[in-house]
Amino acid sequence: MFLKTHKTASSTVLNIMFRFAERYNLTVALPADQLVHLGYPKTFLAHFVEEFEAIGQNYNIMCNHLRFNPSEVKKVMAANTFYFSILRNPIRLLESSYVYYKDNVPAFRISKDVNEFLASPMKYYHLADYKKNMYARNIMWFDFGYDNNAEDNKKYIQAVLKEIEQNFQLILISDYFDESMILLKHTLCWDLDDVIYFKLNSRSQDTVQTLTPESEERIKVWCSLDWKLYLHFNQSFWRRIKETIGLKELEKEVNHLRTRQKELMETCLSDQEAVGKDDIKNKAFLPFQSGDANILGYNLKQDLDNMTLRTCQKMVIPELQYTSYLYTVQHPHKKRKILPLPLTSFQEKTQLPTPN
Ligand SMILES: Nc1ncnc2c1ncn2[C@@H]1O[C@H](COP(=O)(O)OS(=O)(=O)O)[C@@H](OP(=O)(O)O)[C@H]1O
Repeated sequence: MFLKTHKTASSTVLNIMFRFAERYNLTVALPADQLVHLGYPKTFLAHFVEEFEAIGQNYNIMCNHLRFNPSEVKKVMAANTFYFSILRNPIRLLESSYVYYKDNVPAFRISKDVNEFLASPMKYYHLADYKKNMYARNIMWFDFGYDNNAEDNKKYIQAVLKEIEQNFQLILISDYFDESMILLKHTLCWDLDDVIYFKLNSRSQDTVQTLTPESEERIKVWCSLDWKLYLHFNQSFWRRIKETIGLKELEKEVNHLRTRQKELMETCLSDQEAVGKDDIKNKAFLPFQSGDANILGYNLKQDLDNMTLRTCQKMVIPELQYTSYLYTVQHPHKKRKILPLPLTSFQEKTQLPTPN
């Protein structure tokens, strides 16, 4: 079970998990009916999962966005399930969140830019809007199921950190994504090819806002719950690496991963890198766009043989399209998901086999 936190490189991890599920014929607990997330931002309930009543605890993977709720998650996932998640430095995360949720989040809407917002967040952040404002403050704390407006109290924070450690076997750090993938691979006894990825859901550089040094400091206070969460698990991440893989072996494996990734990018991509939304030729691969962000995607080479094409398509399919595709594969008799995207049928546009 992967807890997909927001703006933490979690779409790249979801893509890894979905490809793993397909490779080994595993069953994924997918959002029910027309949902694209598992009920988020509502606290997770088992019936948010498609066919939970029939499939019960027999899912192998669950990794779409949800707000963690251990007792309900345990109804869906078997007792021996491996739980992991990913955190990101709250400074980088808040800037990313500001740009992406600029139009959706009341606290972000009226400020000119992220620095103006951070100069006096309480001017824009009203507790009455708490249901829509979670992206503006301690979003990771919220995703783990806790109160993102709670007081910063040492005892309370210690208790939450302890509970997260009890519920999750591994917490990755997106600021060290490749190192995280190697740690994941070791922990789960996976192959290197299982963790090869193309970076998904990234932004064009011109939609990244520059934080002033004052803003960076203010984020540590404004999002102090997330800041402490991050510091704690960043420390345990590196401790774990030193105690298991060792830094030398880690460096070697990270280099292998990067070499393999580069080879695959040369095989698959016509531009060798991610491109802006207007330059994505096949709109089936257009990622969901939001706020002021220009979310990048990929163009595949034209002359790929069928097998290579399939492999490359799966590397670049954005989250919503992949969720919808897997849903149709796993639940062929259900109505297909209608996505909030400018395309008709993902299967038609990509020539992926239409599942029976
Ligand atoms: N491999 C890798 N390494 C480092 N960073 C990565 C990686 N993959 C995605 N990203 C960055 O993660 C941000 C998107 O996060 P999510 O996919 O979790 O966003 S979402 O909540 O699902 O919308 C987004 O951050 P910003 O570009 O700052 O917005 C991505 O660039």
